[in-house]
Amino acid sequence: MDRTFPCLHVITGHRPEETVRAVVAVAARLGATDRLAVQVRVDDDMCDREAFELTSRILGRCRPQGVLCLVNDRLDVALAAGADGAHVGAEDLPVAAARRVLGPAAVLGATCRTPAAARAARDCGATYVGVGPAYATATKTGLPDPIGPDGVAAVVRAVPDMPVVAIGGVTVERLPELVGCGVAVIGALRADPDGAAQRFLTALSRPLSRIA
Ligand SMILES: Cc1ncc(COP(=O)(O)OP(=O)(O)O)c(N)n1
Ligand SMILES: Cc1ncsc1CCOP(=O)(O)O
Ligand SMILES: [Mg+2]
Repeated sequence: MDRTFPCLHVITGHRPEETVRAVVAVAARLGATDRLAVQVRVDDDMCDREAFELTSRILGRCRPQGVLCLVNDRLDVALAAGADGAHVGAEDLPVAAARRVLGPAAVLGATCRTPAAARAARDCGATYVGVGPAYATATKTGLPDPIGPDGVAAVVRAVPDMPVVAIGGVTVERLPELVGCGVAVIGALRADPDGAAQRFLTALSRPLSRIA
């Protein structure tokens, strides 16, 4: 990948299209589109057609502005819509298999909690790792205990050549504790996507590769 890796990953949740429209517009206004990635997290009850059409519309907002667009879990949808890549976790295709499906050029994220898991994901072809939950979160149930900023830092140290993205309960106020990594957020944008995106992008004012 020959672009600087984004440090703010906005994952879709509540009102996905309104949120994406707002955050892409904010990033464009701030001249920060290279700092933003959008990850489409399709609801489990959405059928394939709906997932494809939602992803295609979101990609249509991202691509003209040069905002990276990834799809959570659904490699088929990512490929069909022509997204930039996908993110996989423990219940999804293994990283090496996902890399085979997506091909060598796609961006591939993998969820990890430990330094060893991050090194393994890197060795299997992941582009970046999503690490967490960093803090407690109400957005997803059944998660293990939060690893905290120290747990995130341990992963950052383990894979110095790879972007790390902290996820789970991340807020603008917590950014100073999360050193050397980008962040992925769902809930922090829910109430005020425009204002929150502005605060995150301003705080994360350098691309990830230059923070790390
Ligand atoms: C950047 C980033 N990190 C972690 C996750 C979580 O993915 P996963 O563990 O597969 O859980 P679900 O989101 O699929 O419920 C992510 N999506 N993005
Ligand atoms: C999908 C996922 N995986 C680990 S934490 C999380 C949810 C993150 O959402 P929020 O930013 O609202 O805590
Ligand atoms: Mg998943």
